[in-house]
Amino acid sequence: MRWAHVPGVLGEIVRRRWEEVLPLVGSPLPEPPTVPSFGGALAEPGLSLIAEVKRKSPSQGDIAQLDPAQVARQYAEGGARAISVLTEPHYFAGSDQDLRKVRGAVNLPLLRKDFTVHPYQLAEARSLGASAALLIVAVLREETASFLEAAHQAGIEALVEVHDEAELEIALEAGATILGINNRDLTTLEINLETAPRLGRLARQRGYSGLLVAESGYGRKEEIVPLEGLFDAVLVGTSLARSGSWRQAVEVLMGRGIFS
Ligand SMILES: O=C(O)c1ccccc1NCC(=O)[C@H](O)[C@H](O)COP(=O)(O)O
Repeated sequence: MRWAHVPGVLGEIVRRRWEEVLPLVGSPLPEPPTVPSFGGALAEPGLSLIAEVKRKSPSQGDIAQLDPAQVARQYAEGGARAISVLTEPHYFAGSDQDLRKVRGAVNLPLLRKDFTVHPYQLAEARSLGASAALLIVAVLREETASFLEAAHQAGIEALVEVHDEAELEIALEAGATILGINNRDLTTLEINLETAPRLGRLARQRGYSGLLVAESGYGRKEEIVPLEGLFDAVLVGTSLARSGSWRQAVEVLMGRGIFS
């Protein structure tokens, strides 16, 4: 069975995604709109925030009932430099329509946060108005390089996500230029905020000179501040999405608000 090697809830998600994507492969897609550069936004001076539109997750259950366009607009007003939109329907209650709505609401680069298991999804993401798509090394393993090439062919940037040393080696070997380090183990769902700094330093020691993104588990400014200097960006979902006052939550988290 395809993706049988992927354990835990992550395995359940990607095998279900595979079954859903296969019948769509080859369907014609609308002409992609012009979109801003994801990497360009993350490379701006200081630590960039990628703020995530997230309704639900396997680790948290229900997070927030939200209007993706309204939330994205407030994230942008608060100073987020990119927006991540979860489009997986069953475990995250997301949809492609969410991405379309967010595309219509803000001019920031969008990350389609989905579980990429077929190159068709990369063309689909680009067609929906995403600037970047997610490639998870725990899923793609040695196929990461060919998916990176497929992303290039589809004209979309790729956030290549790792969680341990072995995955980091695969990502570096594959030629990732936007490297995400997830504090969340997607098999056990446990979070350890020391993972991103540890692997971030290791990536730099190994000569990696691309963009570095710290992902998952951040909820307080004190947790974000130590990332500056090593990371280019931080990706935050749950704590922002559940705040209910999204612009202010971004300002406070990034230390730019009147309450920070
Ligand atoms: O969030 C989960 O529980 C989860 C479970 C299994 C696979 C992926 C999952 N999340 C995707 C993400 O990477 C996060 O949405 C993202 O990094 C933001 O994390 P957080 O700020 O902790 O919501």
